[in-house]
Amino acid sequence: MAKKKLVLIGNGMAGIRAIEEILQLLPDQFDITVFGKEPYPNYNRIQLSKVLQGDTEIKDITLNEWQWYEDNGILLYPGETVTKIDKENQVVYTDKGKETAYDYLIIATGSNPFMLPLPGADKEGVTAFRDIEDCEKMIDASNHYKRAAVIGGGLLGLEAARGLLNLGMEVDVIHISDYLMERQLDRAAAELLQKELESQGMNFYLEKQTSEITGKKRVTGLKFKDGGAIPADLVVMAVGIKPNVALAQESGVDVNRGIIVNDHMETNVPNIYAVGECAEHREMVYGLVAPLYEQGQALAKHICGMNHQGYKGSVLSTQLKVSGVDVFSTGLINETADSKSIKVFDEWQNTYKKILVQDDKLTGAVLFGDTKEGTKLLSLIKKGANVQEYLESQQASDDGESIVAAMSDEEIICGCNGVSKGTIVNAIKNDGLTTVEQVKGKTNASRSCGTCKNLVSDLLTDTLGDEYEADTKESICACTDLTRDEVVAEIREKGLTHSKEVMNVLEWKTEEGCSKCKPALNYYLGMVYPEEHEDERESRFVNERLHANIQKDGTYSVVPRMYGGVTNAEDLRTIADVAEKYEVGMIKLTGGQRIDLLGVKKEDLPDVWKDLGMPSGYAYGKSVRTVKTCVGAEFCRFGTQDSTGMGIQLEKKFEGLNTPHKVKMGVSACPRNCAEGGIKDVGVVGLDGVWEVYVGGNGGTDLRKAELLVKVKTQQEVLEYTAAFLQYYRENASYLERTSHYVERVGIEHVQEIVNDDQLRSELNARMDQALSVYQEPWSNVLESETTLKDLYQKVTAK
Ligand SMILES: Cc1cc2nc3c(=O)[nH]c(=O)nc-3n(C[C@H](O)[C@H](O)[C@H](O)COP(=O)(O)OP(=O)(O)OC[C@H]3O[C@@H](n4cnc5c(N)ncnc54)[C@H](O)[C@@H]3O)c2cc1C
Ligand SMILES: NC(=O)c1ccc[n+]([C@@H]2O[C@H](COP(=O)([O-])OP(=O)(O)OC[C@H]3O[C@@H](n4cnc5c(N)ncnc54)[C@H](O)[C@@H]3O)[C@@H](O)[C@H]2O)c1
Ligand code: SF4
Ligand code: FES
Repeated sequence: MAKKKLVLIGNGMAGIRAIEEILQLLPDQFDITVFGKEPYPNYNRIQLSKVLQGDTEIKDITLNEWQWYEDNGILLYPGETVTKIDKENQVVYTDKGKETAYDYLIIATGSNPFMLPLPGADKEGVTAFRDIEDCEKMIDASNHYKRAAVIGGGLLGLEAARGLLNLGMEVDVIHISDYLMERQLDRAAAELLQKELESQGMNFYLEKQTSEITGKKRVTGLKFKDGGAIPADLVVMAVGIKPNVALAQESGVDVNRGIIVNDHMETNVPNIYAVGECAEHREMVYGLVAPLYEQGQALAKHICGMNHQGYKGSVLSTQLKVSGVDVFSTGLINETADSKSIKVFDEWQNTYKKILVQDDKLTGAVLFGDTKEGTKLLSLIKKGANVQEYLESQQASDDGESIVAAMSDEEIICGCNGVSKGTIVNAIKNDGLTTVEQVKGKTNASRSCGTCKNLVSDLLTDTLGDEYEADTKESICACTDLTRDEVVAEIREKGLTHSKEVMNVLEWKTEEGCSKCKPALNYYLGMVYPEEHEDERESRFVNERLHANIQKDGTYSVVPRMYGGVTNAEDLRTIADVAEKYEVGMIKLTGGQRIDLLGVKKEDLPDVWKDLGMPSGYAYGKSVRTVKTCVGAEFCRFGTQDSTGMGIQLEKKFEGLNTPHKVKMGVSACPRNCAEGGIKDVGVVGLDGVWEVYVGGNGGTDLRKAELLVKVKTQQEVLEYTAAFLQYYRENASYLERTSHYVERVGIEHVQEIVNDDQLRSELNARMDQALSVYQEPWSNVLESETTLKDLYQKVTAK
C-alpha cells in the first residue's frame, strides 16, 4: 500500500513532537515532509532564556539533529515558508516555488511576538525575544551598548531581563500592571519576586505605559504616557504573543484568536489539523509546551487511527527560569467568592505558599522561595484531588519521606512532557537506566525546561539506592566542565593572568563567559596574583562597578566607612551637609552601625563622595563590610576588654579586602555579646584576659551560629588568627560561598587544624599582608580618573 503523504508546516516544538508521536505509533506509514521558516533543525525554544543567561549555548539546544530527519526518512525544507494552502487540491506552495501534495496536513505555525505599535518601534535596537535571531541580536547589542529596557514584566520579559543583566547590561523593566507576572502570580508572590529581582540588579517601572520609542536611526530611550522618560540602547518587547493564523485564514480555514480545532485537533477543513500555539481548542490558546505536547499526542492517535478520547484541555503550570528565584504557579491563582485558601508566609525563610480550595477540591497554587511541592500540587490538581489527600501527602514528607517516594505512580514528575513517576521508574528498572540523561532520552522527562531534573535524579536515587551515583562534580558554570578547584589549580600551574586567557587556554565553551564565571575568575585571579592581577572591572556586578548599591527606583545608596561604628561631630556634620545639598531621600542607620544615604542620583555619586571626604564603606562589595562593636570596657559596667578599639583595628586592617563573599564581623566585650558576634563571619568576644574568636556565623537567610575557632590572650593574636582564617577562606572557598557555608562544608576542626599550625598561620598571614598591600580606596580612585567619571557616571568633569 502506498504511504500517505503527511505534510507539516512549522518545524517547531509542537509540530515535531506530534511527528515523533506518530513515528512511535506507526513508524513506516507516512511520507513526511516538513517546512520550517527558520533555517535550523527543531530546537528547544524554551532554552533560549538559558542561552541568553549564559547557561547554555545555541549549539546545545537542538532537539532533533539533521541526522534525525534523515534517519526517519523525513524531507525537511529549512528556511522555507509555506505561503498558500490549496485545500481543494490538497497542495501547499512555498516562497521558493515548491508545490507539495498532502493527504494529511498539520499546521503548527506557532505564534508571533506581539510588537506594540508604538511610534519608533521600527528603530534599530528594538527586538522581540522569540527565536535564535532575536537572542543573537541581544547578545550582540550587549557587546556594544549599556542600557536595556524590557517592556513587559511577564515570564518572557523577566527571563530576558535576567539574561541581559548577565550580559553586563543595566536593565529597566517596564510593566503595565501594578505587580509583576500578574497572569501567573498573586500580589504577595509578585512582590517577593520583585524584591528578589531588585536585589539581583533589575530596576522596575510599574504601572507604566510606553508612548514612544525615541532616537534617530537607533533607539536612545523610551517615553511614557505619564510624561516620564528613560534612556535605552536596546528595547526588548515581551508583551505577549499572537497565534500565527494568517496562512490558515487566507486559505479558508476557520480561525478565531487561533485556528479553531476540535478534541482531535481537526480544523473545519477535511485532512487539515492544527497543533501548538497557533491552535484554539475550546476557546483556549496555549503558550506553554505541556498542553501543546498533550495536543500532539491526541493528534497522533487520531491520524494513526487509534481509539482515543481526544484532547480535553490542560491545567497549566508555570515556573520562572531565573537562577536564584523559585516561583511556581498552577491552576487558579486568585481567590474567588467561593474559594478558601491555605496560606503560609514564612518571613524568616522568605517563602510563600498559597493553595486554593473550592468545594474541598484543590484548584490552584502559588509558591515562592520553595517550589519543591510544585509538581505534586500540579498532579493533585490535575486529578481533581481533595484537600485531605494533599494534607496526608504533606504529612508523609514532614515525616521525612522523600517527595518522590511519597508520590503515587500516576503523579507527574515532568510537567512539560507529562511524564509520570511510574513511567520513569519502569524505564529505570526495565531499561537499566542510571543517569538523568538516559531517562531524558528514553522518556522525554527533563527534555524541555529542565526544572524537573532534580526530581528525576531523586527518582534514580530512590529506585536504584546505592547503585546510583549522582555526578557530584560541579563545574563553576555551564561554560566549562572544570570545577572551582580545577580552575584555580590551572591558573596557578599555567600562570594564567587574565579571564580571557583562562577561558581560551582552558577551552571555555563560550567566548565571553557568563555572569557566573566572569566575576568568579576575576576574583580567583586576584586572589592568586594579588600584586600582578589588574582588576577586570567589566566582570564585576553592577554595584561593585559603580561602588554604590543600586536601589529600587534607580538611585543609589552611599555608605561611608565608620570604623567600628564610631563617629564624631565633624563627620556627622559633613554627612548632614551632604544629605541636604544632594537632597538625599533618606538617612538611615544600618544594622552594621553606619549611616546610609539613600536616594543618591548616579551622576551625583562622585560629588557626594568628594564632599564627604571619607573612605567607602564597601557596603556593595564581596569584601569585608563592617565591624560592629559594643561600647566595651571604657563605658559599659560589664565590659572586660576594649571592644571598640579591637573592632577599629580589625576594620582598618582588613578594609577593602576582596573575599569570596561579603564578610561581616562583630566584637563584644563580654558574653552578653551586644555586637552579635554569634551570627557574624568573624565574631570576637572579650572575657577577662581572654579573647574568643568565632567564625562561620550568619544572621541572614541561612541562619547559622558561629563556631569557636580559638581563644587567645592579646589583640595582636586576634588579628593574626583572624587574618589566617580569612586568608584560608579566600584561598579555598568558591566564589559566592559565605564563610557559614564554607565552615559547614569543611568542618571547624579542619580550619582549627590549619590556623593552629604555627608555620601555616605565619604563611597565611604573609599572603594576607601581600593581598592587603595593594588596596586602593575606590571612591578617591574614581575621582582621580576622568575616563571612569565619564564612562561610568556620565560626568565630564567632577574635580
Ligand atoms: C524565550 C522563551 C522561553 C520560553 N520558556 C518556556 C518555558 O519555560 N516553559 C514553557 O512551557 N514554554 C516556554 N516558552 C514557550 C514555548 O517555547 C512555546 O510554547 C513553544 O515553542 C510553541 O511551540 P509551537 O511549535 O507551537 O511554536 P514554535 O515553536 O514557534 O514553532 C513554530 C514554527 O513554525 C514556523 N513557521 C511559522 N509559519 C510558517 C510557515 N508559513 N511556513 C513554515 N514555517 C512556519 C516558525 O518560524 C516556527 O519555527 C518559551 C518561549 C520563549 C520564546
Ligand atoms: N518560564 C516560562 O514558562 C516561559 C518563559 C518565557 C516565555 N513563556 C511563554 O512565552 C509567551 C510569551 O511570554 P510573555 O511574557 O511575553 O507573555 P505574557 O502574556 O505571559 O506576559 C506579558 C506581560 O506583559 C505585560 N504587558 C502587556 N502590555 C504591556 C505594555 N504595553 N507595557 C508593559 N507591559 C505590558 C502584561 O501585563 C503581561 O504581564 C507566553 O505564552 C509565555 O507563557 C513562558
Ligand atoms: S557586650 Fe557586654 S560589655 Fe559589651 S556593651 Fe554588651 S554588656 Fe556591655
Ligand atoms: S518540567 Fe519542564 S522539562 Fe520537565
